Amino acid sequence: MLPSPNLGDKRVMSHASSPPPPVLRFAPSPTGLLHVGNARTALYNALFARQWGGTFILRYDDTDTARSSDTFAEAIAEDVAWLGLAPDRVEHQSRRLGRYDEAVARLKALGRLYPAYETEEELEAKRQSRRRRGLPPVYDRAALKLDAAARPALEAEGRRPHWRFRLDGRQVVWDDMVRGRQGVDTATLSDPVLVREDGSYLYTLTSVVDDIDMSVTHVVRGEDHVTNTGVQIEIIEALSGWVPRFGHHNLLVLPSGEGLSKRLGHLSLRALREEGEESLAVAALAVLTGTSLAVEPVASLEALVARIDFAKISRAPARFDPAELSALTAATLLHLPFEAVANRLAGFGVGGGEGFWLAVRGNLARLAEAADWWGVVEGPLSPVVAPDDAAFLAQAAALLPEGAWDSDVYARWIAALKPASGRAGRALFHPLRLALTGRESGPEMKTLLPLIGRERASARLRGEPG
Ligand SMILES: Nc1ncnc2c1ncn2[C@@H]1O[C@H](COP(=O)(O)OP(=O)(O)OP(=O)(O)O)[C@@H](O)[C@H]1O
Repeated sequence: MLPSPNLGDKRVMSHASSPPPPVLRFAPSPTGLLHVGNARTALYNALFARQWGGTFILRYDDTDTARSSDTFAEAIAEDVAWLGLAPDRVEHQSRRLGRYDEAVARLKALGRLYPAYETEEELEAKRQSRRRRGLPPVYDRAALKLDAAARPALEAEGRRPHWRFRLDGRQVVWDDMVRGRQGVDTATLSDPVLVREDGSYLYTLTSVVDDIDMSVTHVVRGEDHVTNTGVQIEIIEALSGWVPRFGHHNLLVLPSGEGLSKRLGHLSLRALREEGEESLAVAALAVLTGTSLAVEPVASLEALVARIDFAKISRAPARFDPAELSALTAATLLHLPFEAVANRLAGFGVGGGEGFWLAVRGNLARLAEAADWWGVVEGPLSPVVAPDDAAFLAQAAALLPEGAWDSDVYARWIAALKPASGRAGRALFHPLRLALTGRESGPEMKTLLPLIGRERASARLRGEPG
């Protein structure tokens, strides 16, 4: 059953007997290249939306102008497309400042936003003093006690206020789609700053305003946001009559256990793409690792859509192992139909159509290696002919079948060559492979031979480049 909103959007729910199509968003900050952990979040959101015929929004959390850049925003769009996700809608927070102004005015009118004047040094000194006294380092709300005369006096000193949201200080609970019932005691938290001294807005506010405006029904994100959710539910409830559902999935970490960071460029999608990993393998590993489901190759994103089930996500962080990814890339290639790779093969200058693809796909660690095998088929290559095998190979050339070179030409050839040469097993097959492909191993000869063709095969068996 579709996990429905906790309280429900009255606009949507009023006329709906079945749950409305869900609206989900992936909201990265364009401050670095997306990594596989970000991909996990993007995929869970996009594929859940697809599962339920909903909407997937790509939203750039780009209000931090000092750290955000258009270059990173473009890279994110490229990476999201590479994963095979097509957002139904794209939004930029930096273009929505008017909406945040309105929300701030509303919170001020509700008495939920108050100005505070402490500098970062003063706040740090307060935190240290509380720690020394064995108290949690939360903000003491001194600014709430300022009287009417104190604020102008502080401003006369040249201080500009930042604005804090006055938390209710209660147990905020929600039914998390991944973690079950969750509670955050906001009495243990500092009132969050929503507006900086310079008037810019913090993510805690902008994210909530957008989720309300865009009627987001399900907020799916990493468990790094659990505490944030306690705070954000309070803000959502202050601004709106309903709360979306939340789901916090476990985080992906490096094999060493170290966390991933966009800013530090860990396991970036771009680097994995440049290393030749398949996007479907990245998607499969990013979605399936750290769940109770088996990690296995898929031939399309649709196969992953069917597997999206938040209840199957584990609680512990999951290691993302690049070696496992490489193996999954090879296993994925083995499952890909020709249509899925035709354009990319053409881009590598590979011909041969479906027959060539089916012949080589089981022998590739990376798609680009198909071009090497195409070179083997097309030639010219220098055949490897051991002196002891030269006579046998000349005999083999003479026995190459006449007529159509179809799928059983190899079987017909071997059937004639085996009794004529008296050879069997490795002594029969190995010199043929070396002469025809110049390599010790590779795709089955029965699939390669028709592609190599009679003329080239004949030349190579005679030790001539072909
Ligand atoms: N290691 C991770 N595993 C899974 N999800 C993650 C991971 N890191 C971030 N996310 C999720 O990716 C989404 C986008 O996050 P965000 O843009 O803040 O990236 P970040 O990697 O946390 O950023 P930064 O390194 O810039 O602080 C969030 O929903 C966040 O929970």
